[in-house]
Formats: sequence, C-alpha cells, structure tokens
Amino acid sequence: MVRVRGTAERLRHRVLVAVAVAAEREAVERTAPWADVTAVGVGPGAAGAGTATALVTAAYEGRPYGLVVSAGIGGGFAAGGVEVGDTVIADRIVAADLGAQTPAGFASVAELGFGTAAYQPPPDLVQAAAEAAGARSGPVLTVSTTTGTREHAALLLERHPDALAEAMEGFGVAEAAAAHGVPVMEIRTVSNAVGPRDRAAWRIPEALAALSTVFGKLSPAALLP
Ligand SMILES: O=C(O)c1cccc(C(=O)CC[C@H]2O[C@@H](n3cnc4c(=O)[nH]cnc43)[C@H](O)[C@@H]2O)c1
Repeated sequence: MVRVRGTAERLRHRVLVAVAVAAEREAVERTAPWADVTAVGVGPGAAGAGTATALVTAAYEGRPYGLVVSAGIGGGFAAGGVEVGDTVIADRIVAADLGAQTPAGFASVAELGFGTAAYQPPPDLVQAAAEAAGARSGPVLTVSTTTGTREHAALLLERHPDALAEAMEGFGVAEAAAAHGVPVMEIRTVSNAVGPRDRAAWRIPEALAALSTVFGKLSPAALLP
C-alpha cells in the first residue's frame, strides 16, 4: 500500500520525473526546470530499476523525493474519447498484463494473491494536475507489449472499460515509489491510438511537444498544492 504523505510534508521534498527515453527527458526538461528528470528505459522492469536507483541515491544523499511522476508518450483509447495530442493524467496505474492466463480468462497478479495490480495516485494531485494542464484523468494501463491489434485493444477494454491510455512504464515506476513510501503520478501525452499497429500513424514529435506544453503548465505548487 502506498503511504501518502501530507501536504506540508510533500512541500519540503522534490519531484522526480521518470521517463523512458532521452527525447522524453529533453521534452520535460525544456519546461520543468523545477523537476529532476531521469530516463530509465523502456518497459516496467527498466522503469522500476531506474526509479528505485534514483530514489535510493537521493535518500542516501539526504535529499529525498516527495513525489515521483512517470511521464512520456503513450497510446490513447479512442473508445474513451482520447485523441492523438491529448494529455491523460492517471487516476489509476494498472498492471494490465501482469498475471496468468487461465481457462476462465486473464487473472491479475492481485487475483492470484501476489500483491497489487494497481496503484492510486493521490486524488488531490490528480485533480490539481488535470485542472492545471487541461487534461483528462482516468486509468492508464501498463503493458509489456505495445498493443498491435483491434482484438487485443478490445480485450484490454473488456477488462478495464474506463481505460484512457496505455504505456509501458507506469506500474514499474509506481512499484519503486511504493517501496519507498513516496506518492506517484503518471502523465501521458498521446502519440498514437491503441489498436492495429500502424507505425506511420505515430505522431511522436507532436506528443513530445505536448509533453513540454503540459509540464510547462505544472509547477511544484500545482503538483504539491
Ligand atoms: O511498433 C513500432 O514500430 C514502434 C515504433 C516506435 C516506438 C514503439 C514503441 O513501442 C515505443 C514504446 C514507448 O512509447 C510508449 N508508448 C507510446 N505509445 C504506446 C502504446 O500505444 N502502447 C504502449 N506504449 C506506448 C511506451 O511507454 C514506451 O516508452 C513502437
């Protein structure tokens, strides 16, 4: 269970933003000089390892973080009304493919009795960030394999009907943050629709520009109200 710090305690600490790749790091750094931004690699494993390392190092040096933000580009679910260029703030960070296939269907790691399959960012932070950024809030799925077919997108929506976006790092970042008792958020700007793989349709420069824009609208005051 994530221990959520109180407002006053959060304000005394700093913000760590964990992105996957250098282009995302540059996009965030361009407009968020108040954040420490680290590129942890693609996927939940690399994200968990990189975030945990940053948290341990900071704590050891006596400058702990008060908030971790998983950020970057992501896929948007058209069924949720999400379009390329939109921003989604996660109100739940969901491990969508961590579990087991059973004859009765997918069983999440929580249903199997091995821990949690979702983290809830502090609702006050989600609301403040969504208002400041003019963004939607809703569940963001973490997957180890980018969805590439209409059928798989439909399967994910069957399990998570209110999902707005998918990406590959959020749950890993959240696991590391939870292990350190630090609150976590996830912010995704949408580069592509979740569905049939169509590389030519990915709008990565636009999503990176949107990432800069959204972080330019946030501040420690908005994130740590
Ligand atoms: O399929 C391809 O050709 C392809 C080309 C460029 C990049 C990819 C990725 O899978 C990038 C993964 C990277 O970006 C995030 N991301 C962006 N959109 C999605 C998505 O629809 N589903 C999952 N992850 C996505 C992800 O967080 C990674 O950091 C593929």
